[in-house]
This record gives sequence, structure tokens and C-alpha cells, in this order.
Amino acid sequence: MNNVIEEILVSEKQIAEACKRLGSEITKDYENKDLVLVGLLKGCIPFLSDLAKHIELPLEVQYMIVSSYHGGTASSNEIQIKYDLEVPIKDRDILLVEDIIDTGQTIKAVKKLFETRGAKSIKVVSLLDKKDNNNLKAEYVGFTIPNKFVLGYGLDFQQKYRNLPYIGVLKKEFYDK
Ligand SMILES: O=P(O)(O)OC[C@H]1O[C@H](OP(=O)(O)OP(=O)(O)O)[C@H](O)[C@@H]1O
Ligand code: HPA
Ligand SMILES: [Mg+2]
Repeated sequence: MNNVIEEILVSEKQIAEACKRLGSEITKDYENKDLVLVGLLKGCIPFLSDLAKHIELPLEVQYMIVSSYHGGTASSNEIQIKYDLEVPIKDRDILLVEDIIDTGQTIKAVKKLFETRGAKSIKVVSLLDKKDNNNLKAEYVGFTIPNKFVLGYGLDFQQKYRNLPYIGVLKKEFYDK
């Protein structure tokens, strides 16, 4: 299985500790708010599942599938919605749950969309945040990581390896393929 892994960047234990830490911060910050966790599929699944267990609030979980694309000469932060939320989010407190912020384009576009839908607040929790993403910051971050292709714990390489329990760095030889 892990013959594609160069090194383990974030261990299972470190991930568990981060979920606990972030969960307790979010619990404090969202007390008496109408919290909706919005998971961006498919990468968010292990993280959302583990994180939500440490948020001690009556929250709601919703999912979206989006694909972001550069629209040529027009806006570069448009997104195509492949699966949308089941509910309106007007006046609700939205916490977007991501496995990774890489270029930041996905999060930027979804935040913009949710603003137009009238959310009361929109924040982001991401397990991983790559260093070079145009200063787009999530309010809650598990780990800031170098600009390398990572996989595992929800993150895929060619749709596989999401089931690894840790975050690994992809071996260089696969980058060039
Ligand atoms: O910051 P960005 O450069 O926009 O990249 C981050 C996004 O890319 C990945 O999703 P992907 O489109 O691969 O879908 P997946 O979760 O189904 O793998 C990841 O899960 C984030 O949603
Ligand atoms: O480093 C990454 N790994 C896997 N999926 C991703 N999507 C954006 N960045 C990454
Ligand atoms: Mg992917």
C-alpha cells in the first residue's frame, strides 16, 4: 500500500490530537450559535467525522461537491456545484470543513457563494494548510505543511489512498508521471 509514500508527514496520533484541540476551540466559539458544518466531499470525510465527535454542540452537518475552475478571462474563482446543500443557509453560522487548502481557490469560491446566500457567518476549518496559498487563511488549522503533494486521511492520489490513517508525502517519482 504505502510504496507510494516518501515519508509520513502527520501521524495518526497527531491527527487525533488536532481533532481534539480544534473541536474544543470550535465548541467554545460556537456556543449558542446555529452551527452548520459544511463538508466538501470527498476529501473531508475522515476529518469531519473525527472532528465532529469533539464538538460538543447540537450542530447540523451538510455536504457539497464542488469543482473549481479557472474561467479564462472572467472570474477565476467560480465553482461548479455538482451536489448542493439540502437547506438554505440564510442567517446561519457556517463552518466549512476541508481536508486541505492548497491554492485556496475552492474555499475562496465557496465562501463567496455562501455570502450571496446570506449566511450570518462563514468560517473555515482545515486539517492542512499549504504555505503558498495566497495568504488565504482558515480560522482553524490543524497543520501548516510544505508545498508537497500529500495523500491519506481523505486525500487522494488518482482517487486512491484516501483510506490511509495518516498523511503521507507522495514519492517524487510519481510527480513526473
Ligand atoms: O485549495 P485548492 O487548490 O482549491 O485545493 C483544495 C481542494 O482540492 C481537493 O479536492 P478535490 O477537488 O481533489 O476533490 P476530492 O475531495 O474529491 O478529492 C481538496 O479536498 C480541497 O477541496
Ligand atoms: O496535496 C494534495 N493532495 C491531494 N489532493 C489535493 N488537492 C489539493 N492539494 C492536494
Ligand atoms: Mg482530490
